[in-house]
Amino acid sequence: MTDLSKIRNFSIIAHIDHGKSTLADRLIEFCGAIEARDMKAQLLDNMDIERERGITIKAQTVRLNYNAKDGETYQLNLMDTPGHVDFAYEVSRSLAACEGSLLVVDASQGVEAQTLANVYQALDANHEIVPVLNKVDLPAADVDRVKTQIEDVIGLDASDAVEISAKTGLNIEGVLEAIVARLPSPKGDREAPLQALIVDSWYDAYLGVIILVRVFNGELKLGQKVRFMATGATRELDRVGIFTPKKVAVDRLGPGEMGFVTAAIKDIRDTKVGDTITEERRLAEKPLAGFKPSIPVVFCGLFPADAADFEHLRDSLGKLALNDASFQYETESSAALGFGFRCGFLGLLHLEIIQERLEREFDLDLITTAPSVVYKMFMTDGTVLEMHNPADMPDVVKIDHIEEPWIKATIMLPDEYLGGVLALCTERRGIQVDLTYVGGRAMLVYELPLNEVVFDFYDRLKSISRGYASFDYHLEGYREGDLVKMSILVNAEPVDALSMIVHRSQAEYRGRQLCERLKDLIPRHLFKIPIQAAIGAKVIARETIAALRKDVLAKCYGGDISRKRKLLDKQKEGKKRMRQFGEVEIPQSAFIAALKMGDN
Ligand SMILES: Nc1nc2c(ncn2[C@@H]2O[C@H](COP(=O)(O)OP(=O)(O)OP(=O)(O)O)[C@@H](O)[C@H]2O)c(=O)[nH]1
Repeated sequence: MTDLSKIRNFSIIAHIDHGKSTLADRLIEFCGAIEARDMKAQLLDNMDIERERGITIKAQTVRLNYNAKDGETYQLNLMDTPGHVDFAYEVSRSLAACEGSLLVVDASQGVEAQTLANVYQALDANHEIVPVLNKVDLPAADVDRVKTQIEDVIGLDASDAVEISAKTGLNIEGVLEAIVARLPSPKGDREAPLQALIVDSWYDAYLGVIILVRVFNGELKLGQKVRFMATGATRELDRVGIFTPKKVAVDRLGPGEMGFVTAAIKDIRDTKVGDTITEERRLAEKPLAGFKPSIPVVFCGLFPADAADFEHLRDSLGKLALNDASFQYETESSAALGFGFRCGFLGLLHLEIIQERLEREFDLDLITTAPSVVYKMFMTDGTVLEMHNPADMPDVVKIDHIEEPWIKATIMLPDEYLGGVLALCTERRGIQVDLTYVGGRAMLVYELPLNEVVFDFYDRLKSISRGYASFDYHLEGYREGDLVKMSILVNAEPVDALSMIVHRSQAEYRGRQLCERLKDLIPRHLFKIPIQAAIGAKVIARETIAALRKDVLAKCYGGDISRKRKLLDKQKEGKKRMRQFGEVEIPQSAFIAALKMGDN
């Protein structure tokens, strides 16, 4: 049994690419948890896509044993956290399981938007924070400037920041000593009734649902009958273990410790993340303060390109949902695309990752409809509806007003790009809250409607700032907006997959852009095809795809003009008929391409 004073639970927080995973690998290696030859680069990121994209999605934990310079052996529990803004929620739950954080800052880049966002979350969780300056091996590293930045921007004392290179392994021991000396040990009572926090859970084909836990009071033991306080379900624990990072069985987990349990659970929905596990025989009085459930904020339709793949898509979504409780889906049908699913995501990156996994791991060809946020419809009869799909827009005369979600965004960038970024934020209906300069960079705070961000905001921001701007946001709440449904009509038929909710001031611009794109994306037919964007019955933008001309004039080469006219008139009649009966074929790729708005 490890004495509480010899335990340290910590997370590593950082902006993307500042070296969090590399440092985690080094710590694991230094503590000898795994042999160097077993070491795959970036052990903690265990999904292929994560490794390829170099981003961390699922929170993971590792127990390390560290023989400190004071002669004692410490149990260090490292909780990995995802770095991307879409997964801020997963960061907060990882933080709730620890007492301290290592704040990794790239010494050549300095403080970025997500450094700030994560550090504020850690401070909210009452963490003790040790600043770590990474990449000091780089010629561009400027340790003093970044220390000043940490002090000025974040308000943390950086005088004893640990200077390291995770890549070369320089001063990794310095990090471990700082963890032991500067982070607090957990508190807890072994004799008290069991309270263990469910930090995460995922489905494993062999073991069923694996639950990642942090014990606060009491003990988790093999064979123990436990109760999940939120759902009231009871189970017997059939496995208790830790990650080293390999799974290793232990017979119990005491206060302050982290590890995993299994209990023959098939559905991860039965194990609510943030719930408290207690002992059936001796119930805890109350659950631990959990965390708010993650709510999907971006919705879109996913349709199989080949209708015959519908069942396969359903199975695949079911499998993905087993490991990702924040991902939601339900069936949907569209006149243009047939049967598919309406899916909810934490953000755009989450959407992209799911889409990519479906295509890659499940070999599916998909059509994605325009991403949409959740609108609140206040109806004239006093009811409030939540709308996830523009196709469900109620009759406008029954709507009193509509509210849309707003975010507060922090953008950090070198000031030469400020003009362009300010223009982008204004164009997206942004309201400037703050503009300050810190250590040679501008820090912009804006309120923005999420609707304007889900399309291509990141892409635009990146291209305007040549990749130097960093961005982070959180939801602020709902505000009333002058929002309308814009429909797209191709040959007078509404294409529901392309309809979207837009702000009235943006409708014409978006409509025109979409029509122009579709004009290039839909192949010519034998008849003329009008493409229109409309709000209700009012057309706000229009393009026409010219008809393919049969080469009728070739016949009268050199002939007189009246004969030509006659032939052309005849052809026009033929076209009319075709327009009446004909069907326009829209290539699948057009849907996706048309929706990639903005970057012309
Ligand atoms: N030169 C140098 N490069 C480093 C150092 N540490 C990490 N890197 C490199 O920086 C890049 C990003 O490192 P990661 O460890 O993947 O960063 P991360 O913060 O885990 O990124 P996410 O998982 O996406 O949040 C990789 O190419 C690393 O090889 C360092 O000390 N020096």
